Amino acid sequence: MHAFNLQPKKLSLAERLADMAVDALIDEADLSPKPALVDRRGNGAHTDLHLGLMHASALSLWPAFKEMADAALECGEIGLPLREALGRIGREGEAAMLATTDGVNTHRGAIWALGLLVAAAALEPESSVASAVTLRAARLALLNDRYAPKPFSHGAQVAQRYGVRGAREEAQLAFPAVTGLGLPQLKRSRAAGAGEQNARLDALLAIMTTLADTCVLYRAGEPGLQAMQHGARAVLDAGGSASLGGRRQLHALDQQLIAMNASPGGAADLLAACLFLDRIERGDGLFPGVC
Ligand SMILES: CC(C)(COP(=O)(O)OP(=O)(O)OC[C@H]1O[C@@H](n2cnc3c(N)ncnc32)[C@H](O[C@H]2O[C@H](COP(=O)(O)OP(=O)(O)OP(=O)(O)O)[C@@H](O)[C@H]2O)[C@@H]1O)[C@@H](O)C(=O)NCCC(=O)NCCS
Ligand SMILES: Nc1ncnc2[nH]cnc12
Repeated sequence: MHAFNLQPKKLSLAERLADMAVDALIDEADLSPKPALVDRRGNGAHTDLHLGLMHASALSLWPAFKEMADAALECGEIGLPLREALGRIGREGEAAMLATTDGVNTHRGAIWALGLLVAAAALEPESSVASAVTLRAARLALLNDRYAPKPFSHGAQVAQRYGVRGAREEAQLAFPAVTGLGLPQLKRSRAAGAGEQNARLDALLAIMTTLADTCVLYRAGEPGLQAMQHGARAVLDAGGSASLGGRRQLHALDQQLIAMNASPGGAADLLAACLFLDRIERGDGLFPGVC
């Protein structure tokens, strides 16, 4: 007889997916040096955020992600019942996040993106190629949740003012910034020999080259968005974050965005989505040990 049971606990699929979503959020937060975002070095352009808060926020979302995956498994198909269950769980997740952070918005966009992707992955775990998962997520995002409050959010305000796509449309289009830019760049940089942290930084920068990040637009208008997109392009054109030239450009971009108060929080969320999809696609633990 043993004092402790040393057998690893068998995790359900929903628990594995929730683990992977939280891991992706923590990996995103820890990745350094990210331009004007919270990372291991500091708070970037933020006065109300820090790394500990990002970690606490990520961990507070585990029950919501698990519940979203369970809802997908229970419903078994894309339709209004699942969409509305996800909306309810997402709003509860936001409430848990705000209770943890004392009212600071750390991961609103990430709950939306990762919530849809977790549910989409749970619906068909054997179909885990990123393009298939994002397409299922898009079909969910296109359904109209009758209980969603009418948005007067920062994102809705700037999307209307500047005529850009926000977080909702990014999901409805099957996450083009992730599948068309972030993930391919992640793979290219790895293949070119960049270390994992630099490959992830390059993926973030690739997302930043074209994203209409509504956080940046709200905080710094069109000049902020242009600085973000052009600066990210300049880092990649100089050889990416693994090169000396790229690092110099990255440092300049960090300084410039901080001076403009232009935090690319939407791009950070989409990097987390990219890391989640990368893990799913590589089959990192979606099936082993699942009961
Ligand atoms: C559909 C929703 C995502 C709501 O979207 P909407 O655009 O109406 O609302 P926002 O409140 O602005 O939230 C969108 C967040 O998405 C991120 N984001 C921004 N641009 C994009 C983009 N182009 N593509 C994808 N994602 C994008 C961004 O989130 C990050 O930034 C936040 C921090 O920003 P910060 O400036 O510090 O904070 P603010 O609160 O804006 O201002 P201050 O603090 O300065 O005062 C941080 O959250 C990051 O995550 C945008 O903030 C969706 O939320 C929704 O409908 N939810 C309802 C529930 C639901 O249906 N859930 C479904 C579950 S799957
Ligand atoms: N690392 C980060 N810094 C600031 N805002 C964020 N939103 C999501 N991740 C973020």
